[in-house]
Amino acid sequence: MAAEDAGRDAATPGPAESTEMDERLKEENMKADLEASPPSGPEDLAIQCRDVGRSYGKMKVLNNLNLTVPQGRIYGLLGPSGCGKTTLLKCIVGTLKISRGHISVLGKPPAFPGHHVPGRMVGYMPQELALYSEFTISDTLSFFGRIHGLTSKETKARTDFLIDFLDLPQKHSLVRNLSGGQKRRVSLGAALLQNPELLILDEPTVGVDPVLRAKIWQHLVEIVKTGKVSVIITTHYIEEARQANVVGLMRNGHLLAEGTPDAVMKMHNAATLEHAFLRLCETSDQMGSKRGDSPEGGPLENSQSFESRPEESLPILAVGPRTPEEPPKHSADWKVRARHVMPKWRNIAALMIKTMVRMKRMPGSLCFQFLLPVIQVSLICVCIGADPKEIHVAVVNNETSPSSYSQSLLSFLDNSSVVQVNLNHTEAFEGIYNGEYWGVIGFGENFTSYLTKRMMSRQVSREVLDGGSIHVWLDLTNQQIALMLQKKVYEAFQSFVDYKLGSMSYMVALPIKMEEPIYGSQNTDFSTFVTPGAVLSITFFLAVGLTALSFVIERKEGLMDRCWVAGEGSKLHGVTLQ
Ligand SMILES: Nc1ncnc2c1ncn2[C@@H]1O[C@H](COP(=O)(O)OP(=O)(O)OP(=O)(O)O)[C@@H](O)[C@H]1O
Repeated sequence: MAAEDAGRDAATPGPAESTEMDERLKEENMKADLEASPPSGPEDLAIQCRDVGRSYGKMKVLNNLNLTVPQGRIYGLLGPSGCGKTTLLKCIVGTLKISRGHISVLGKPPAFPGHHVPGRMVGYMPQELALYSEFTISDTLSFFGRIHGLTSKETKARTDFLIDFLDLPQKHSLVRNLSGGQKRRVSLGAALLQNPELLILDEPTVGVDPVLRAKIWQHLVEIVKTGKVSVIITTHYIEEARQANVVGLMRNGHLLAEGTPDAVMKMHNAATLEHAFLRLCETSDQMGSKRGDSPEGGPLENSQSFESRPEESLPILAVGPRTPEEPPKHSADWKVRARHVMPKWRNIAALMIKTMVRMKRMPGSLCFQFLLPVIQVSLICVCIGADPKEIHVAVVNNETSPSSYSQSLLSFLDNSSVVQVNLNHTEAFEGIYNGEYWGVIGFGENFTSYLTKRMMSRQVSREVLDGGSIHVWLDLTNQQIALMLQKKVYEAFQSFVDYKLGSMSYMVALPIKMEEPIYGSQNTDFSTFVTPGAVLSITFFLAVGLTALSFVIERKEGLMDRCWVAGEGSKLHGVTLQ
């Protein structure tokens, strides 16, 4: 306790002691650098982040962040909720682009053409479960195995090992039926599957019992022993990070300290990492308040203060002031770049198999996908596909005699589809302008005599021609109805002249004969015309809709990020199937 107090006192100097404190920090940096025995050159580094910045809109989440993960070590990234750990990991695997700075992962920037990060060199376990719930454990591992290009023999061997190691239930158990902890272990298994060179684990031990947690850490310690595998792990259980080789303490989007757990604790005279972290936060707050910053402000406020003095974003402990390094230049020829953007067949196959397996496991959804178009087409046929009926048409008949030709002609109009409304000229046009009627059929007062003259005389005046004609004004905004009305008026006239003139009807009929159609029929109904278009539109929009829905769900559940990382970014991204 006394030691702790002494440490706290040492970490919280008064305003007059600021230069003294800076001096002390410098000294301690040097000491911790020695204890952390940092790697000798960039080739010994698994991850190197320099002055990294990342914002979500106006909110700055990462500020001039510097982090170094040595090759063949476990790096425990610690920090309070919302300090930007997940954002940093996403930048490292290449699912998020940084707005400033430079990141190098296994020698090259993430998503660099030809670099397998994202890809099989990296095993990524996101914070979300990111698992297909309709898959079994075996399906899940086979899916990621296919994407990583493992043979089925290799996948089987790894599946058996991981089921045993992670204490998972039978491999044919459905993911949706597993407990929360079991699901997290399957997710961890998917990250470990291909024996990656770099493991990025975002809170893998959440919801896992202490025995298995210890086993997971033991496994991580084992795999880094070869010196070929590096691990970066975030956790809320600060004390478990003592097993890490290096810890980084993060706060408000930048690293407060980086070094071995022992060095961090020793520097702050703390018995636990948690205490050390607490003191580091206090020190950082005091340094911040001396500069007039609000220590507990949101990420934006703090980030702005750090941004203004890049040297202050350097970790307090291990990494001392460094001269700015030029990021190494990497280049790739056009063939590598072209291969980088081209989708891989194995990824396409993996996605197709995934879609088929999911469909098989979701018979309800499958039925829905097939039945929905049928239901929609049926509804279209029933609701809008039938022939138009009860089309209201205004009739302006200036002939009054019941034996007039106009009355006779109107009696031939198909009353099942056309409803005749007798009106005067003004009412009829008002009605059609108001959208009450689809058309107006007008007859002059001398229609009967003028039509007779037209039929009998060789030559007639313009007035006779006009008065002996049926005048039709149509609302052509609905072409289907307008065409139907035209057809009905022609048919009515033809029936009328057949009735009046019998074999002499050819005298007034149009000299055009519509022969038997080659395809279709004379009286094609509207549903026959509408159905093919409806089927095509529904199929297209259903496919687009379901694919979009699948994208949204996969993105929300973190599956898209995980598949993106596993499938080498754009290669898989470009061909994500629904
Ligand atoms: N897609 C996003 N859009 C906007 N803001 C985001 C987004 N993702 C994260 N943030 C914000 O960025 C900040 C850092 O989030 P991040 O998930 O990186 O924190 P974290 O340290 O991983 O937290 P935890 O330990 O709780 O997972 C938070 O304030 C969060 O609200």
